[in-house]
Amino acid sequence: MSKAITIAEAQRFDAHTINIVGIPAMVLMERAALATFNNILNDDFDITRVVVVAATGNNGGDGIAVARLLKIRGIDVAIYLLGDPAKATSQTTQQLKIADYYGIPLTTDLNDVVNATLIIDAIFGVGLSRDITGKFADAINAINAADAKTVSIDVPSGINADTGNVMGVAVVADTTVTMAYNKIGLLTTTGKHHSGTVHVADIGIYAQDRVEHAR
Ligand SMILES: NC(=O)C1=CN([C@@H]2O[C@H](COP(=O)(O)OP(=O)(O)OC[C@H]3O[C@@H](n4cnc5c(N)ncnc54)[C@H](O)[C@@H]3O)[C@@H](O)[C@H]2O)[C@H](O)CC1
Ligand SMILES: [K+]
Repeated sequence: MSKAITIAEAQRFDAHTINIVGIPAMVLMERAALATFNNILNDDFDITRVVVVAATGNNGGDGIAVARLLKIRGIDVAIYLLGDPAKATSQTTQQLKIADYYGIPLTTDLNDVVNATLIIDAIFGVGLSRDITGKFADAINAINAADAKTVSIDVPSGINADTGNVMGVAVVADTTVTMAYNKIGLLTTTGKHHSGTVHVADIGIYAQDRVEHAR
């Protein structure tokens, strides 16, 4: 079985890759998006109408970048944005700007989520820190009520990636594309139920430096 890591490890390995190795955070986000995009295209999903449900953390940024990759392929895609864009992380702010350049529509209508043929869940990843309420909970309930298949990015939103517990409400995904390593919470009974098929994507973040291989 492949290695699984905690939230703290995921955050530490990310920070090491960015700050010590020197790979820019935006490059990692683009690799996370490309990995998710390739998994979507290689699977058997109906991509007639795709909706990316994104919040303003970096998990949302991954999803907004996936929306752009789909749009460039001519796929009908919209973004349902949760949270205050003025508070988005710098990478997610940049992804929103790029999405705007490509004319990707933003929707505030949950019916668009319910009527999608494929939903990309980019609400929360390893940054989830409290129970989900309000509009975030409404969006997750709409995702779970939709007939569409759902692909979660990194972690099914609402699942605590350490414990596998549902933080109020959580997406039940068909597929989860998780970055760098699996997360320990996705191996619990509840975590497995919510993640569906898990694909681990190599985005250039490693637990140990691979300098010895590079010499
Ligand atoms: N860091 C990297 O280089 C990479 C990260 N990747 C992806 O980014 C996420 C982790 O991003 P982060 O910004 O740390 O956290 P989240 O996007 O998961 O969410 C944080 C955001 O949400 C707020 N929040 C937390 N809980 C709640 C709640 N219950 N209700 C409302 N809001 C909540 C919190 O305050 C923050 O503002 C990781 O999972 C990857 O998907 C890339 O993969 C590339 C590398
Ligand atoms: K997610």
